[in-house]
Amino acid sequence: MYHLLRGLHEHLTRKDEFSIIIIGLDNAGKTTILERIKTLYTRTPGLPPERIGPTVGQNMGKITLPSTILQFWDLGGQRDIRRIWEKYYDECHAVAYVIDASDKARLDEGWEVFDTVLSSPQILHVPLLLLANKQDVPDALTVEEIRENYEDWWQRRHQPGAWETEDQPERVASLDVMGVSGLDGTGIKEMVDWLFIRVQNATRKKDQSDS
Ligand SMILES: Nc1nc2c(ncn2[C@@H]2O[C@H](COP(=O)(O)OP(=O)(O)OP(=O)(O)O)[C@@H](O)[C@H]2O)c(=O)[nH]1
Ligand SMILES: [Mg+2]
Repeated sequence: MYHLLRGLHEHLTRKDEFSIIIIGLDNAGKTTILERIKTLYTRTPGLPPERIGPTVGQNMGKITLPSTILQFWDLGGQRDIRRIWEKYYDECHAVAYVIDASDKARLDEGWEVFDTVLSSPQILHVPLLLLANKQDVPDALTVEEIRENYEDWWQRRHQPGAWETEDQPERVASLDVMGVSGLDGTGIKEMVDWLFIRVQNATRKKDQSDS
């Protein structure tokens, strides 16, 4: 009887765990976003922005939501560190790609790297969210402007029909873009909600196709 009840209790309180990677160029604001998530969702506040330095390697933060644990992996964005990203692709359930919407000089570089991420086969069917960070900066590009800028870049960069995978055009057209500020917290809850819903939907779809 005890075992039965314990089994039932474990079943009812079981939490699914999902891993989400946060990637993007150096200085995009990934760690600031992660620390803001920690402050909003855990009892231990995240580091204040002035104590955050460039990430050499990775940072991890775990938050508990109803029946779900989200594990965020913030990966360093400096050029030489980017090659570690793909080691996380096989195990991740969602990808958040961060763009510094206030740094117009580095947008093209950000899209180059984003393009490589989009064409990685391991994450082709993984939920992907584009975050236009630093929305607190007065002349930062809005979500709409970021989307247009990416589409312009795409036209300039690619010949018509030169998609690297069949799913790529659909993926770009249906790309979700969200405006956030790791600094003042704007949009961070919406970001977490989006990821929470999308990882669960993706699991359900997978369960259905497995059965
Ligand atoms: N104004 C503003 N500044 C921000 C925001 N997010 C981050 N920053 C600043 O941008 C700089 C880089 O932030 P980080 O969070 O260290 O950037 P990162 O993407 O983790 O960089 P790497 O670890 O090198 O890949 C810091 O000076 C932050 O204070 C934001 O939302 N608004
Ligand atoms: Mg960092």
